[in-house]
Amino acid sequence: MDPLIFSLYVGGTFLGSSIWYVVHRTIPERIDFKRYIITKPRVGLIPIGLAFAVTGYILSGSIYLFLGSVLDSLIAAWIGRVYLAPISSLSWISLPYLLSQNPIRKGRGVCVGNIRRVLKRRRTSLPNTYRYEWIEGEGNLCIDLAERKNYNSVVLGSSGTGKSTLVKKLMTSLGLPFIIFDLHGEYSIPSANTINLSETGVNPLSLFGFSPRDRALEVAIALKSVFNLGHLQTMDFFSLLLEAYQDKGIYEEDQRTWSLPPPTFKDVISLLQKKKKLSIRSEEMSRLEGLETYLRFLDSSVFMRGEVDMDVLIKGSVILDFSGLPSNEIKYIIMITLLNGIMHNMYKLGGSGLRRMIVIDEAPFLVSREAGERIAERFFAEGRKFGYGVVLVSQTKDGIEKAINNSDSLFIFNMRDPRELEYVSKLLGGSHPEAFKAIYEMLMQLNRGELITRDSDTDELLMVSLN
Ligand SMILES: Nc1ncnc2c1ncn2[C@@H]1O[C@H](COP(=O)(O)OP(=O)(O)OP(=O)(O)O)[C@@H](O)[C@H]1O
Repeated sequence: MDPLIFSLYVGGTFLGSSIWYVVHRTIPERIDFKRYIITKPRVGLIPIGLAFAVTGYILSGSIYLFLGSVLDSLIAAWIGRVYLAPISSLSWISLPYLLSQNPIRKGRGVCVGNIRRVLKRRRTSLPNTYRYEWIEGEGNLCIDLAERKNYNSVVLGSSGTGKSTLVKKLMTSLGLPFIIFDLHGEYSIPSANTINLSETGVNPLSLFGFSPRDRALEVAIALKSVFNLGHLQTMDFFSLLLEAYQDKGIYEEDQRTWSLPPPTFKDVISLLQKKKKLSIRSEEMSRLEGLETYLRFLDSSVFMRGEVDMDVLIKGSVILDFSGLPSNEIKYIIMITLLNGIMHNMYKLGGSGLRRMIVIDEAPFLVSREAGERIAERFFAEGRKFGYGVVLVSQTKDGIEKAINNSDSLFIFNMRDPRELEYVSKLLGGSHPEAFKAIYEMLMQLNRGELITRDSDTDELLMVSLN
């Protein structure tokens, strides 16, 4: 190689790197070539860059400078910013600068917001020290749930920060049927069918295709969760429910009987009263009376007002409005019942590929108690196999830490509680104190409709504003 050209190359690269360092006071940690693979080039920019390259060649007559300019033009096209195209005339001098730029993302899947900032790790001039800074970002945040390791997501943020807005955007754009468990009646999506659960009942003792033993156990655990029962009372409920199924001719061993009409809580109370009449020991009597108190509490007319049409629930897009139900205990039992019905259908239909979304708003209400935790864990663990994606929405991490660790997508809105801020900053920033600080500060500054999430392609943290 011509020594003059070689020194131009070395000098140019040095000059370009120095300009970068003077501007940013840090050194880019590495050139991430993966981002060029995941980014679509803006082909229209190539001729503009090449025009500058040719002009440079005509003026300098150097093929090496020309090659540097061609390389610059291609990189500028991949970065996708028009104002970078003329820079290619600087050939090798501008190469380090161009390599340090963030390409505009290709955006696969459903685009829900604009990328405002990207968290970058930079090496400082001191050995083994890094600085984290939020640099300007460009492009759309697009989510391709189908491509992810699992289809589970968690949306966290204080009240009124934009969580349900994101969920609505996702649900309406994914083009998949969805079920939203809406505790406060906040969701309204024109394309979805809203079921007001205070008008349409559900029988918690429906089998949904499960065996009477499985259902009796699930319901007993739900009652345990709701009323904080001890083991003994839970087992008593289990036996009583099993007996109530048998009273209706539904037997564990005979699967044909599983489709018979199930008992209701009223039937269980009648059974209990019969048992009370037969009981001779006062200890047994007081145990049965204890159970009766709970059953009477649950013997709400809500459970009697017909049945949610499982077909509608399974096939279409549905918002389940829990806001009109009289107590949290009844809400909880209906929630568990419907989730069991959905789960049964999931097992029955099988299948693969993302085909249905379930959104649980105010997720700690469900998962902070045993019955809800069990069913949420099953959906989280097995959902992908059956094409079900679960979105948990919460104002707090409390009670859903396990789900956060097991979900592939996290969307974090502004959080006010320092404890929450600390948890999330540690979760996203790892052990590096500088990363922790950068994330903590950004989380506090987020406005309504702004969130932080991890780019599934580059693993970078992005600050995004919903569009
Ligand atoms: N990007 C945005 N720009 C402007 N306003 C927004 C944006 N995103 C959401 N909002 C508005 O902020 C308000 C609260 O949003 P949203 O209901 O989504 O919050 P939330 O986190 O779900 O609240 P909560 O926890 O109380 O249910 C709504 O009125 C919504 O229209």
